[in-house]
Amino acid sequence: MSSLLGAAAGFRSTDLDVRPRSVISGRQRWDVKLVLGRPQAAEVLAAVLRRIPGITEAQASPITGGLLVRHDARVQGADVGRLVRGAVALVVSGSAGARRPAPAQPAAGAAPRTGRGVVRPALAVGGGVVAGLALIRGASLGKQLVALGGVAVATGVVVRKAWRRTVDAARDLPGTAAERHPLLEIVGPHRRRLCRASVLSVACQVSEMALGTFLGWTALVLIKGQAGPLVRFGLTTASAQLWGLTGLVGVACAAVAGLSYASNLQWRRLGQEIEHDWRNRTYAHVQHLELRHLEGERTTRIAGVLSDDVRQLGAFFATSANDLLQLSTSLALLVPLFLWLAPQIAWIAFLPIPFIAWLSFHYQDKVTADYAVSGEDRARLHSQLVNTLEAGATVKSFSTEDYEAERIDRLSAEAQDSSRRTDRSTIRHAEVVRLCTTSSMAGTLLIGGRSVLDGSMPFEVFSPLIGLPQMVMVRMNRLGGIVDQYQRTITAYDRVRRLRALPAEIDGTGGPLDAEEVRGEIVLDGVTFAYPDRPPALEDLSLTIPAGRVTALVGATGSGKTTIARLLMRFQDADFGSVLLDGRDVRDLSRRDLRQAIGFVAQDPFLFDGTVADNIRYGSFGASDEAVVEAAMKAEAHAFVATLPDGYDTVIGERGAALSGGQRQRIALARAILKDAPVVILDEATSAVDNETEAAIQRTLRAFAADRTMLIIAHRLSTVRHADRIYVMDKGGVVAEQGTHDELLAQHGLYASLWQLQAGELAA
Ligand SMILES: Nc1ncnc2c1ncn2[C@@H]1O[C@H](COP(=O)(O)OP(=O)(O)OP(=O)(O)O)[C@@H](O)[C@H]1O
Repeated sequence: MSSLLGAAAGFRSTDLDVRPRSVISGRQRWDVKLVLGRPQAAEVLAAVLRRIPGITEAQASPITGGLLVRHDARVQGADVGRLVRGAVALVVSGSAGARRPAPAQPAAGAAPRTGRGVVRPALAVGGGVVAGLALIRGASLGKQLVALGGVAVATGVVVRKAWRRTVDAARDLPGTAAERHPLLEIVGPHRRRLCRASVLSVACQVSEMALGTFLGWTALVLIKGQAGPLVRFGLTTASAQLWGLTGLVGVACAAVAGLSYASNLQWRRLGQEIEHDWRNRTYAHVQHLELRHLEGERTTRIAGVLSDDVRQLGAFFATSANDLLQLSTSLALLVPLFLWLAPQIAWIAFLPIPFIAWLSFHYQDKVTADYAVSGEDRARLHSQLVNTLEAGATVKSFSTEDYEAERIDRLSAEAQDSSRRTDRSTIRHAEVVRLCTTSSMAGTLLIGGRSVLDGSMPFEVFSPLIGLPQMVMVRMNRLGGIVDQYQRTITAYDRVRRLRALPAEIDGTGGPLDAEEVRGEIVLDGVTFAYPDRPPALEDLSLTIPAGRVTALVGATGSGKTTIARLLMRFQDADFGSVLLDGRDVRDLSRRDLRQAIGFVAQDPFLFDGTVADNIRYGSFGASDEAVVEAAMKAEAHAFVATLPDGYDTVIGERGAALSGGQRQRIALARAILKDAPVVILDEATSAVDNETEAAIQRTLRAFAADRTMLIIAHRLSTVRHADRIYVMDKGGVVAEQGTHDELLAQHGLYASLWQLQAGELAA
């Protein structure tokens, strides 16, 4: 570290700016100016933070200036800001190594990647071109060729430096292959289509330039009576030349149209394939994330990455990559053409290129943070919109429609403000590019015109060259848009990679678990567990849930009942102690096998937007219609389903919005019954149904539970009175009492007083 943290230099006071972006339990995001565009500072800051006990993860992005910090219970959420500010101050105060190394002085410990590595090849290429031409064209053109060589070298340096910077920044992203540019990472396995599309684009561009040349010759025939170059092809008269040119123009037009159609099709397909591929792979990863990460991210944020960001990856290749390639091709053709035909004006024609390239990459640096902020603002707005729409009834019941409208208005104004900032920079950049290209065109006309007038360049050479650079310069005008899209793509890529860097669930290595052979004995042995940044939900808890019996967990709210179910299903793992199923630690089992062996009805069951039958069949997709109906009968759902307009084919809307709470619970119960697992956990599964229906469910469940282990979590004691064993949980995740219903009543303790309270309420 000391090699990285050297003497202080090069930071501004604004680099100490640190602002919270989102704060949730155990995970915080911050905007840190210091790291923006400085991969090494990002690296050092993350390393400093990771050394702090209690900080479990720290990642800083030089692309967006974002810092992600995860921490455990040893660090209080309120302290993270202080720690981040301290770490930033530390990096700023002792940080030569945290700066990007200057090209000529690479920092200690950093690879010398920008200095000689960039200048050398650029100089070699530029110098080679100049020397070659000086030899061919003679020494009289020395000055112009040196100028052009300078333009080529400057362009090479700027482009290469920007390319390296993006690679360096991307290298900090977890899971990114070293030394590969993000664009190559994005293309992934679709290189063949990229090549195909590129070849077609290049061919199209060549045809377009040929078309431009033919049109220039046509003008020459009309002005001067003939075009010299055509005489060599045997077309000696003006009329023959016109006919010949008409044919050539026709062929070139057809080629441009056909090739443009084919190349656009290929680019669009490439874009779609990239989008499809990245969405599928990212979504599959999200599905396998540890639940704590899934719960730790805002759903709308993940949805945003999977829809908008992934679409951006494809969109860049569908349009902007094509534009970029066409621009490069026209330059690659025009530069030698100019050098050969009119080297005296080549340097002025191409003078704006390094400047535009520098301007574009400078602009890219400037707007990176603005893009990240505006993306974040839009995500917040989207999240609030979705939340408010979902909370329609709550909003109306509190008459807070105006309050919500104001909230959206405020967030929308913030999003508008940040978009306005990026728009201003984008438009300014595009206009400066236009100014440069127009000036260069004027310069080409003036200097070229003077050469024609003083006889140093023939008019027939100059004439076609007037139009060709214009074609390039028109494309150069699009460079602003391309850089804008490129920037959006890199920012989107950064977000996608960060999502994909979250760890997936890891399976135990203790071999498979056959659901058929599970007896269902569950033992918690000295289990302690705390959610991040919270006091322990369970503390040194030991209890046994015997196989083939009905066991109940009752007691104080927040006493850890649901947490026990979550540990058993490995949504979380115990911090200390172990959870055993048939004597095997659940951490050693395959999560899939374990969860296959457990039927679970959550406190707030989720129903999908589909039919009743689809929802009952969820997870047991091969079940017959008869089995679905039978499960619904056991869950006392059949009677109400039969009254729905389309019975089991009735669509129940998002989250089952078209059903009552009790009906939703019974569908979820039917789903768990259909799964027919050897262990069943019902977490407040019947809390929303009336007493009479619940009694009926209890009767059928008794038969269903005969050959399996059932764990019932409930507040309503009538739900559990027939259980073989009841554990009464108290605050802090400890067992206060245990026994059967009668034994617990006889103890005259917590359970007995709860029973009296509830029985009294029932009687009243
Ligand atoms: N995802 C979570 N993140 C942080 N803390 C949590 C989370 N889920 C639960 N907790 C906390 O853990 C403790 C135990 O919660 P748990 O849901 O297990 O209690 P419970 O006994 O099932 O409560 P209830 O009877 O109200 O359903 C509570 O203090 C709760 O606030």
